Amino acid sequence: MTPDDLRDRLSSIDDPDLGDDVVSSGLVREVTVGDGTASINLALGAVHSPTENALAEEVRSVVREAGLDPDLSATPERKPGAEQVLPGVDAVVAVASGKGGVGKSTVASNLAAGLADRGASVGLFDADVYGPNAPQMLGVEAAPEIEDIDGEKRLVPPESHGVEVASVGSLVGDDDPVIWRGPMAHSALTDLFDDVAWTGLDYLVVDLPPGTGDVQMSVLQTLPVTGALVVTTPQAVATDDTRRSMRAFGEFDTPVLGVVENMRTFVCPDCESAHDVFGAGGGEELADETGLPYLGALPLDPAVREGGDDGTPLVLGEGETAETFRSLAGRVADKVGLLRRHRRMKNVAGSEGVVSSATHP
Ligand SMILES: Nc1ncnc2c1ncn2[C@@H]1O[C@H](COP(=O)(O)OP(=O)(O)OP(=O)(O)O)[C@@H](O)[C@H]1O
Repeated sequence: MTPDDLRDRLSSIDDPDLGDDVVSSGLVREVTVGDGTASINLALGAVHSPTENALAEEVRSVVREAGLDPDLSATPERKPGAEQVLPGVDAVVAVASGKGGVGKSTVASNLAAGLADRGASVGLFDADVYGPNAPQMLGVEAAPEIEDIDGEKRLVPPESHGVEVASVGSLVGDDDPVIWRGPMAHSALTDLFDDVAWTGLDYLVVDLPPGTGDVQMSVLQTLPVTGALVVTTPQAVATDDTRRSMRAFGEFDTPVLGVVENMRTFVCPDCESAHDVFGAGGGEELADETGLPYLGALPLDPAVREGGDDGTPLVLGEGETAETFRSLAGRVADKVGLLRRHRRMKNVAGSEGVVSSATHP
């Protein structure tokens, strides 16, 4: 069995999202065969993405059918220059909203804990200068330790539920709101990003402040944001603001991974009847209208608020709502992976002069 024979066999596997097989789309990078083992490097984009795990499993079974032992490795197609800005951080997911109070920090903390629960190394940076409460939602009370690392003073973030957590709140205190304006905000945030010593992360979740102010712009300018997750509640006042804030992502070429509709349905615990307190479907319509993926609806459930107040995100708990948060974490990982596989496909097509037919994830 030569590497080319194996590539032929692997081309029977279709990427479920890109509309092409894994060889033509460039997902299969190097293939070497020796001593009964096939070593294959794949351009998989996201650790613990259910779709990519399934793809890797298909590759393994084709290799086994060919009478070889599979040895897979993965190198994602990253944004150019990303490694220089945040070394050791693989993907940055910014959680945004057009309006305050729609549950952005709740989604960010559950997403971070949910990804960690899937086995990923995860950090959460709370950049919400107006209400840095994501650490509390993750049960973090300790401030970061200052340690001397390679001759530099660095901030070592505390960990909770498997998530390393750093926050503008604990780092600068709440006594100087002026720095969060204009160029000051930019330099303060840039310094903070440089100072935090993450231990090597698969995902860094960034909780942005609501709206489109200086801090959001700085994050998009400074960090290699892989994609943004947009949280909205269903009613028109929220979706209108969300639509406006999405334009900002376009200006910084930041892909939007998808729209999440929070606080959609409340199921009465006494009579089990369902109520759409803030309306229904606004997030779905917004996604339809903008052509972005709709990542689903999260119910209005007191257990979500209790989890946030107790510092144990509901995603780690039991029940239907917890399951919805868990599958959201999987879908976000899937979107990160798809974005990178798509980038790989475009690069492969570009270098070979082939026109790609893939769509935005
Ligand atoms: N699906 C939900 N069901 C019940 N309560 C929720 C839900 N989502 C969020 N909450 C609660 O609503 C409140 C506001 O949520 P959160 O702080 O996450 O919003 P935010 O959009 O981050 O607000 P901010 O404007 O401070 O950035 C919190 O008390 C939270 O526990």
